[in-house]
Amino acid sequence: MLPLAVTMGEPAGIGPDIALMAWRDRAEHRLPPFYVIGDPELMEARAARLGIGVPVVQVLPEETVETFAFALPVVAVEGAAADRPGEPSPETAGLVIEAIRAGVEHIRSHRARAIITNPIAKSVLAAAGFSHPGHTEFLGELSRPFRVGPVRPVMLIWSEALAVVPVTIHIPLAEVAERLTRNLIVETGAVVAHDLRTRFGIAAPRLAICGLNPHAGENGLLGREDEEIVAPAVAELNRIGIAATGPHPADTLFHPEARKGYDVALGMYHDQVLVPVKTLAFDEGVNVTLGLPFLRTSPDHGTAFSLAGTGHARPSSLIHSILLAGRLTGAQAFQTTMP
Ligand SMILES: NC(=O)C1=CN([C@@H]2O[C@H](COP(=O)(O)OP(=O)(O)OC[C@H]3O[C@@H](n4cnc5c(N)ncnc54)[C@H](O)[C@@H]3O)[C@@H](O)[C@H]2O)C=CC1
Ligand SMILES: NCC(=O)COP(=O)(O)O
Repeated sequence: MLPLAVTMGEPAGIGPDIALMAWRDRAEHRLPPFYVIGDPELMEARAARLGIGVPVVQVLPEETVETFAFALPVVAVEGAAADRPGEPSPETAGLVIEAIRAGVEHIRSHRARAIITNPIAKSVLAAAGFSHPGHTEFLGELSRPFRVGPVRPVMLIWSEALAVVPVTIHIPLAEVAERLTRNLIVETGAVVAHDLRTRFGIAAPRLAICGLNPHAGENGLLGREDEEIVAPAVAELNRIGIAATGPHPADTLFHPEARKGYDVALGMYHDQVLVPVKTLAFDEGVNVTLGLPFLRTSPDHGTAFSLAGTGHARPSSLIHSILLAGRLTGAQAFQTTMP
């Protein structure tokens, strides 16, 4: 049985805490076997700080499944981090990045079935010279060794209540209008429709496309992008056989009645769609990167520095990320007689 690879994430954040808690709660949630990639000493120190009785064992990737029964398996990568919750440092950037790289390599070499990433602090990595604004973009680059041709990584935040995709992702709001194009919307919509069919088993996915402007532009009175960019993109998506509607005014797309009309809402910028999904499903939301030759999931939240090492972080979104990665890759729940 191939395990799931979970990266440790930002060492000063809650990633180590929630990974330990997820292992502690593995039987209750029937989690498939997983292991952490990161610094075993940091994981051990955080477990001791939290006092939650989670044994940590450093292992090789081949030894993770058998270890999962009695301890949290941790595969080491180059680099180390002191246990300083809430005090991030660019000095640990190499370790954080290496863990992501190793997780993808473990999938490529058939040692892991999918990668689940714990949160990184984007500005801390940027201060160390990391050129990607987030995992989503970095994972696109890490897809190259899979030799699958061009990759367009797309961010999906998935929950039972609502699934959303931001068409532009990690860019300043001031740049959204100039970087929004008909092709970007069409290519994103095509990746979404393809992966909802192939990964999520939704035979004919229904896409609702938000307008960019208030009232979707109000016939040009409140901005021209909806008529000139979004509406032609919706027409093109329909022409290529994808059930897309819009541009919809975003302010009325997320109430319960409206949500029955689509499988996923595409927003034109990050907060347009992440605000509603995190409001409705903060503890259940899972970030899934579509368009990759492998599966990546992640909690929908960030590093929550003020909670790191306190025991107050909730592992719920990580647990949903592990369960969804397992479900989408056909993993079996771990069979255990342990409490
Ligand atoms: N996938 C990733 O790597 C992500 C990374 N981030 C990074 O996280 C850092 C902090 O971002 P923020 O905007 O402050 O968002 P955040 O999600 O870390 O925190 C927002 C609020 O939610 C609370 N919170 C978050 N996760 C929680 C949990 N598991 N249990 C209980 N409460 C929780 C925090 O205490 C805070 O009040 C930034 O550097 C950002 O780049 C943010 C989102 C995703
Ligand atoms: N707000 C979600 C987010 O920024 C996650 O980014 P990524 O690291 O998954 O690309």
